[in-house]
Amino acid sequence: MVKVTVCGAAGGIGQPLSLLLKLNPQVSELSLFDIVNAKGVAADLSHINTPAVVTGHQPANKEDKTAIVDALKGTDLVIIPAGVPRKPGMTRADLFNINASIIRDLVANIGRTAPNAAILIISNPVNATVPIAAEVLKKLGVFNPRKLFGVTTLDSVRAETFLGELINVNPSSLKGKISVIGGHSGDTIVPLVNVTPEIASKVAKISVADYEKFIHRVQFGGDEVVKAKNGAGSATLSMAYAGYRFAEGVLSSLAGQSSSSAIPDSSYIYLPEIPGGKEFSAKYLRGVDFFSVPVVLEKGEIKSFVNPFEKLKVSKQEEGFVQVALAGLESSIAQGTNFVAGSKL
Ligand SMILES: NC(=O)C1=CN([C@@H]2O[C@H](COP(=O)(O)OP(=O)(O)OC[C@H]3O[C@@H](n4cnc5c(N)ncnc54)[C@H](O)[C@@H]3O)[C@@H](O)[C@H]2O)C=CC1
Ligand SMILES: O=C([O-])CC(=O)C(=O)O
Repeated sequence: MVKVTVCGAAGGIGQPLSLLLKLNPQVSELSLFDIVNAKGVAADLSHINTPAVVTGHQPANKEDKTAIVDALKGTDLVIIPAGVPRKPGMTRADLFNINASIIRDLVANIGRTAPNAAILIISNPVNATVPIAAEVLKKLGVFNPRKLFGVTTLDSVRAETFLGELINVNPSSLKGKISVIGGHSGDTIVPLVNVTPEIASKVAKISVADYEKFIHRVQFGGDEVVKAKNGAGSATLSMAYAGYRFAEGVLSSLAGQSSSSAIPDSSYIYLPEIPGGKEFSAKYLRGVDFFSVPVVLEKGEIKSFVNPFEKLKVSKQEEGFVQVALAGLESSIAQGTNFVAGSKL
């Protein structure tokens, strides 16, 4: 019996993500929360002939606190794609003003109603919204760093797709053979492509210009979609796929299965309280606390992480990318942490 709650379930990501979750046989209850149309989406999905029972929860007005509590009660996994997406000309950081308080309030509700749930945060700017979630849970005295995940899987999905095109291999075969670490925006995103000898030998044959284009495309892939949608939002379908891929890993780990990939998917996590995380951060990350690294899951939580610098053959150039990423992450983390320090929960 697994209950999954999607907060922001009626949105561009929320709807296709909920569809994919409805198809997962492990899910016994799919609880959909949104401030609009959650009941409509739930009614629609409930006609699909899979076992998951779908419930829709939508506050009747701004004062109504029962809908969110009903949505979260007894849940094992909460996935959050709630908030506003970018329009052309905006950076993810520009979303902070609106999305920070949405994440703060949703996570406070999770901390009070479902403190043992695993939490997957999709809402941008992920580099700051995950620190917000951690601070809120700390303030409430229920923070379990093994169960808080910033969803950066879309960066891996893009890296696999774009590198597959470049070295002419089926992109699906690249899952678990390359890795993306760092954060989730622009130059905080660091693709690692020399992890396996087989792929590294193919990468060695591409030109410097093509490699640089590839890195830029993974780092700024989100902009491509924002531009193409021309005011109608950002990536939703590829994000729903990516979010589902990560959620499926969490669900299978709850069922006792381990990842079949050589390198598991990365997630943006709080390192200091994960075994070896504090030392890793001090040695390689100038003490930065949040960073996306491949995570090994067990029973719905982080069992351990893969140290890319020891296990994934990070090139000198990639080490340089990490140094650039750290500067961006430091300021986003501080912004998220300070926001909660100055907030009343
Ligand atoms: N982590 C990642 O890789 C990615 C993250 N995103 C982010 O995901 C977020 C959502 O994007 P879209 O689905 O395209 O946006 P959208 O606007 O289509 O959907 C957002 C949904 O959140 C709901 N919402 C707003 N406030 C809420 C609250 N307090 N509680 C519950 N629901 C609430 C809205 O009613 C709407 O249905 C954005 O912040 C976007 O930047 C988007 C793509 C990739
Ligand atoms: O670019 C955006 O704003 C949405 C996003 O995070 C992505 O597509 O990676």
